[in-house]
Amino acid sequence: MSAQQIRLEKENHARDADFNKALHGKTATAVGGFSSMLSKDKDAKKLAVDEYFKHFDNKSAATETDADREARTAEYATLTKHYYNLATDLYEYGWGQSFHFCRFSPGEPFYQAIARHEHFLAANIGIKPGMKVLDVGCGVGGPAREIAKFTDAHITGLNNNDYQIDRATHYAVKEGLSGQLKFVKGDFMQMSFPDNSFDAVYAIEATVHAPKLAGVYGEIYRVLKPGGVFGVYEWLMTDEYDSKNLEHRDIRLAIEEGNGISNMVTISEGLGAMKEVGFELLHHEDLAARPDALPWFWPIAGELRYMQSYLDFFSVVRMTHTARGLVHAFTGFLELVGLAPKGTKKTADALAKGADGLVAGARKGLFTPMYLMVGRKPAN
Ligand SMILES: CC(C)=CCC[C@@H](C)[C@H]1CC[C@H]2C3=C(CC[C@]12C)[C@@]1(C)CC[C@H](O)C[C@@H]1CC3
Repeated sequence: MSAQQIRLEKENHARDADFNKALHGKTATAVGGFSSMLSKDKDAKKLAVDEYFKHFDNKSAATETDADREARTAEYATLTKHYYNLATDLYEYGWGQSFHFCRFSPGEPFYQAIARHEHFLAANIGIKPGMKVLDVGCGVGGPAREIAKFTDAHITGLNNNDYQIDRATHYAVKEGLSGQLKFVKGDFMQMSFPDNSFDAVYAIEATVHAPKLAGVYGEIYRVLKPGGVFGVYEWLMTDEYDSKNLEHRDIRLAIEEGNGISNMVTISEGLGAMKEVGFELLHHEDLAARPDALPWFWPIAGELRYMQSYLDFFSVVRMTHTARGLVHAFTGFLELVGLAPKGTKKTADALAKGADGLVAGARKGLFTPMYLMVGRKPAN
């Protein structure tokens, strides 16, 4: 399938806005996190849960067919939209407002390391004051706010989830950054921006949600000005991944299910997609392969040996298997007594399974969440 042959999902912004209002109500401007999670509309939440998990329930790597994978990729936008309808509050509660991993230096505070990863990408693509920059798949705008402050550029965040757009807009107003930031709803496979409209484009662990990387990279190429640079931290299976190996496929499927991904591909395919759409590759590197003292996945591994200070105790403990069992039981109890909408436990379980897949993939050298690719659109 070439970039031109990708089937796009038909967009319906009015329908999405109505659903967003029904599911999230006024929680978009609330403090967020755990309490927001409990105040969703129960029927709308059930619909989101059913729509998301229909692609994964009763499926396994051993029995998965090409048709299952094609059904997922055909509904890539709905799948990712509902994943984030379910996971956004948990992410904010358990991780913060920058939905990505990063490298860590010994003793470095968590949020400092997250910001450093964002600055590193901004520096690699040469973002300068006043530039018009696009953030593809901007989440709730954590990276866009940090990069706007770091570079003085104007950033447009593109996102297909209305709740995340609302939260990103809310935070930008709160931080007095509305003049520098704008958030636009849309599918990154069919962007509404005219050709040649941005000086630079970046994507942080977001384009993995595409059904085909050449599709989203092709759109990025189109909206980038000639001579402009695109930088991405991509989630990819390494070239050690063997699709004939059941354990490898198990790991990939666990990552996909736990993270709203329809079809994750390998490093070679990622590089191929950049070249296919016309980018001149300036740099590419697996940052996870650098000899860091601490692995990128330590906050989700649940191992006390990775604690940097006593302040990390609760973050580490909550990812242990015992704590996950408690979360499972607690969310189940909240659902039973009607304090949490149905699907809260299922979502927490899927995230935990996804986290296990990420750690297993990393330990076996099969997966990276930070494959850095920097490409230039040739000047005319
Ligand atoms: C989905 C993509 C492409 C990117 C998101 C990367 C990370 C921000 C997430 C991947 C796994 C997530 C988990 C959590 C937060 C966000 C992630 C690290 C939790 C720690 C949130 C709190 C839950 O109780 C456990 C979650 C485990 C997975």
